[in-house]
Amino acid sequence: MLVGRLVSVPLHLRTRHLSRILPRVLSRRNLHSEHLETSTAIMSSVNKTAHAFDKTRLDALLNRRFFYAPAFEIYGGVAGLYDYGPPGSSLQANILAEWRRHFIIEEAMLEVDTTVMTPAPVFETSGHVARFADWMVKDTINGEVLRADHLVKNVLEARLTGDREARGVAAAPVEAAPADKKKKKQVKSTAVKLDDSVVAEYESILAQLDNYSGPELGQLMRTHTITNPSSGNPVGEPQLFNLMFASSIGPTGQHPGFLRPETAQGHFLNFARLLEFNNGRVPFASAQVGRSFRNEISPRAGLLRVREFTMAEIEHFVDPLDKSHARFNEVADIELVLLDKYVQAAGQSTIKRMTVGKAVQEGVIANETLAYFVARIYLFLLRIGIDKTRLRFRQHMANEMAHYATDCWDAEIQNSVGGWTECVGCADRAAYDLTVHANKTKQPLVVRQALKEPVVEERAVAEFDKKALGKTFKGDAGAVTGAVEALDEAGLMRLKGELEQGPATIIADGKEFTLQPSMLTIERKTFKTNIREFTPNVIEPSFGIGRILYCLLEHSFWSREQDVERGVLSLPAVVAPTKVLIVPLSSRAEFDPLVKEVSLRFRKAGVHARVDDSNTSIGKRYARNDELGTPFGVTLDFASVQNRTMTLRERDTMDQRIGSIDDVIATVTELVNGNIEWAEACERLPAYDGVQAVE
Ligand SMILES: Nc1ncnc2c1ncn2[C@@H]1O[C@H](COP(=O)(O)OP(=O)(O)OP(=O)(O)O)[C@@H](O)[C@H]1O
Repeated sequence: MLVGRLVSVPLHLRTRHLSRILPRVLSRRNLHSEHLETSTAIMSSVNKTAHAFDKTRLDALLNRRFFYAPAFEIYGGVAGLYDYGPPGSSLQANILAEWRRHFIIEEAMLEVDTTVMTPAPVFETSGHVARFADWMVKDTINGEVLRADHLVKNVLEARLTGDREARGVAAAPVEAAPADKKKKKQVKSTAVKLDDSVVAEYESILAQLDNYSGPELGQLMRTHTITNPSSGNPVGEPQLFNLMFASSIGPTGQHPGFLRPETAQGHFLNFARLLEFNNGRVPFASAQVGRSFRNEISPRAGLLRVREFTMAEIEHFVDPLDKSHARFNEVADIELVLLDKYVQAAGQSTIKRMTVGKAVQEGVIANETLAYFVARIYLFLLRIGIDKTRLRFRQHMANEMAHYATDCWDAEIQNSVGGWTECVGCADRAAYDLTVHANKTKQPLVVRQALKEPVVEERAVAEFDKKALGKTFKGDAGAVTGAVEALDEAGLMRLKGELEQGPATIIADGKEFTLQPSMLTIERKTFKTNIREFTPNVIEPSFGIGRILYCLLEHSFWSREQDVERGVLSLPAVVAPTKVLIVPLSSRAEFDPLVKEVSLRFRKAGVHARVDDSNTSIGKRYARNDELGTPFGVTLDFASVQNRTMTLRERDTMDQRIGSIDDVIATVTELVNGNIEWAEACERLPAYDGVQAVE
């Protein structure tokens, strides 16, 4: 779809709250106090919403504070591989902790931890060996490799930008990450006006880009004269490239394996054990956090497209005849921004705002369970700090979706690198995965449910003359009977009809076999059963943690001042790497016991606190921690030593309060645990005016 180019400024910066506290703060005297930041600084924080998002500044901050950096940098780096430093690792760990709380604990899911290295037959059965691939094209002269759909997207978007420039319509620029700038071959736009019909055609192509096959992408490139932007050379025909990293297990080289490209198969292969663990009942969900690997063709989008990343995946197993959800009413009134398949098919990107309840009622989202998870994903993303106005759910179009899936929605988060980017996929995968693994391994991956009333049913069954089959097919006899038994009712009746006419053929293990009428009989028989046996359907929410983390950093970033570099990451306390900064005003020995005590008490309360006892000014220490997203700071000064009082500073507003050490620790603990908001903290603790009362 047409990628949104609007660069917005964080809207969740508590400006509402700021306007309430500002007059009070500014009316105070004693603003010259050493550890009260200046009124100008406070004023500038009000102006923060006026500053446009500056990606270069954000990247400099992330690099300076070592949130993450290219892996193997001193060896020249490898595209698509990144290492996380201390704040990045903590931020990721906190996002995952909240994910575990929000999903695994609250939904009573069963957590698993399955292996990354996977034997090849698993991915042959799942379809990944044949189909987990992207289309790539090669520059016919210099051999450079490009991902075909990305090439079309970049070139057409650049032409549309050029058209807007020629028409004098401003579009906000989207900048590349500095780390990627030297590698990234940005497609330059030239101000050339296009015909209205061409603009409409480009927009329509972009709106359904995920929908094109390789040959169709090749045709698009020829029709629209798309060449390699960096060289101007023509590109060849799109070729499929499998994204899995191949390996081999053991020293013989005879057991091929792959690094998994998603964690899902590990859940499916353990289904029988998980079902037993859950007392044989569905619905239930398994959940897993782990690394996945994809050999992306040209990863040039920072954390958004990497070759090794952390995923958090849920497989919710549900009765195919009952996809209602027990907690649906809790989310039914949540309003979501939806971009459905009909709108996209029409080449538009008009959004719908709709409650989750209405979306199910009107058939926009296929069923309650899928919609429930879409809503829970939404709540999770808001809770960790994703900007609500830059989050939407896009439905997959029919061709984009795996053939077995019934419905699929992506949580897309807008950012300056990739526009609207899929960060979470949520699909109803029907019974595909369990069925293919059960067929391959002959292990029953089914639910057996006791029925209150026995059910009488008539169905076709095949009975074989095993001796005759063995004589004719020898070692293949098992595969032949298996292939017949795998036929559904209609297939069996068709085979019966064919055998009544003479010999019939059947495909087993990719080979064709001729069945003689004497080898088997197919009859309809009556069965009475007290057990219902079925393969559950799977609803799969699949989260890419790196993409979410990067978007969160963008949505949280702003600058307090234009000229001086004073970046702030307004990360919510729940995910902030450090929750409280402890700032002793002096390095004198008499401060030590108090600093130790406060630090220990925070840590005992489960609040991640760090002491900054460096020699720099208090302003600099706070500025450094604003960049790290630390939401609260407590200052210990001479009055603290005498009176056991402490000041508390809030990062976004720089508002300062004062209270006894006990009260401040208790208040911060509640703030960090999300039990109270800053406004409540302000009711508990009086504003600090720069003079500590000495009793
Ligand atoms: N190369 C990657 N780098 C970082 N995250 C990724 C990558 N590929 C997938 N993800 C994350 O894993 C999630 C689930 O994977 P899924 O297979 O649905 O992605 P996908 O449809 O292949 O993504 P895309 O079309 O962008 O390549 C995605 O929503 C995304 O957050």
